[in-house]
This record gives sequence, structure tokens and C-alpha cells, in this order.
Amino acid sequence: MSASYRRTRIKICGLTRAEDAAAAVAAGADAIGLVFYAPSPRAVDIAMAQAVVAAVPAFVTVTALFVNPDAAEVQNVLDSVRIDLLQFHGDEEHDFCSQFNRPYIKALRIRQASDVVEACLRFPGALAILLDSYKPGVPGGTGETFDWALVPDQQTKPIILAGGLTPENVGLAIRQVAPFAVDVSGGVEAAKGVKDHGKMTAFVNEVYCVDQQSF
Ligand SMILES: O=C(O)c1ccccc1NCC(=O)[C@H](O)[C@H](O)COP(=O)(O)O
Repeated sequence: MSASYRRTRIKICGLTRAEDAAAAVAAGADAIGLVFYAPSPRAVDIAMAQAVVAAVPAFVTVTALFVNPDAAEVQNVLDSVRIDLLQFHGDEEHDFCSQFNRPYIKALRIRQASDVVEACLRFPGALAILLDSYKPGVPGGTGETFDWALVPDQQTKPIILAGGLTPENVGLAIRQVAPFAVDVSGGVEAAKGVKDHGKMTAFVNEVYCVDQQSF
């Protein structure tokens, strides 16, 4: 009889360089994220995104992140770059998110437990709900954790835990929340938009290690 084993999926977000994407894949990331939000220090344009994606093989999910975009902006990215999944990080509603004939996840900046329950209902088409930290005026990528106790034990959609995760705290986060996936950006950076390859490897190894102990 084989032992059951549940693996927490890993997304590394905010990639701007092909060499970082290759290192993220080599470390074991299941997904990478491209930030199409001009004010972000991790923003990519179409040419940069194409270069990053060229380093990503099959079976690794390329996610395009937007904050309150125009539909035309999203469509332009979809027409130009290999994108597997959309991530909406602003005030977009389900009708907007679901118009692109592409699966999407919805990010929620969590303030109270009921936010999670409500988001699962408000975004029936979302593949998952990404929970991030709330910081007034900052749509995401804060590098700050939130109170993980706010995540209810039972949810109706897969949960992606984000916000201030690092190689040092991701093990505790998985033990406490048992999310479907974890999402990291600032915690594995050498500088804004530049990933630290050693930190990415340490992060992935910590997730694997805790999964083996916990599930
Ligand atoms: O990364 C950004 O600059 C950013 C800007 C606007 C909206 C979202 C943004 N990033 C989101 C992410 O990278 C992740 O999904 C998540 O928030 C984790 O970020 P971090 O706390 O840095 O690990």
C-alpha cells in the first residue's frame, strides 16, 4: 500500500528576466507570474514577457497578473505572449475576469475571515482565490504577511496563500493554512524584479520538506 502525499503547488511571481525564469523552473516552481501593471517595479512589457516565457517549458503555468486593466490590454497580452492563466489583483468582478476565454484566479487582499467566504461566492468561475495582505493604497506585492488565522478551515475553492512568504516562514504557513498553493515574490528577490536563485531553491525545498512531514 502506498502512502498518500499531498504537494503544495508553488508559484513564483514578479519575474522580469529569462535567467530567473529558468532558475525558478529548475528549482521546481509549478507556475511563474508576470506583472502587467506599469507602476510596479516588477512590471514587464510584451518583449520582456516573451523573453521570460521562452525559458518556461511545458507543464509550468505562465500567469499574467493585472490590476484593473482595460479588456483591450489583457487581450493584447494574450495575443502576444503564451499565457496559461490570468490573475486579477484589483477590483475586477467576475464578468470582467471571465470574458477572455482563459482560466483565471482572483486575488483578494484579506482583512477579515468573511472576505474569503464572500470571494468564493462572488467569483464562481475562478479556478482559485489568492489571498494577499491588505495595505491601503498598495494593490499587491507588499512583502508583508497577514494574520493566517483569518483563513477559514473549510473553503469552497482552492486557496493560494501569498503575502510576505519567505523560505523561513513558508513551512509554518503551510502547516497552519494547508493551502492548495503558495505564491511568493519579494521573499525570493535579490532586488525588486531580480530573483535570488538560492532563495528560490531554498523556498521550494522548504515547501517539499514540510509537505513530506505534514501530509
Ligand atoms: O509584485 C508587484 O509589484 C505587484 C503589484 C501589484 C499587484 C500585485 C503585485 N504582486 C503580486 C505578487 O507578486 C504575488 O501574487 C503576491 O502578492 C506575493 O507578493 P509578495 O508579498 O512580495 O511575496
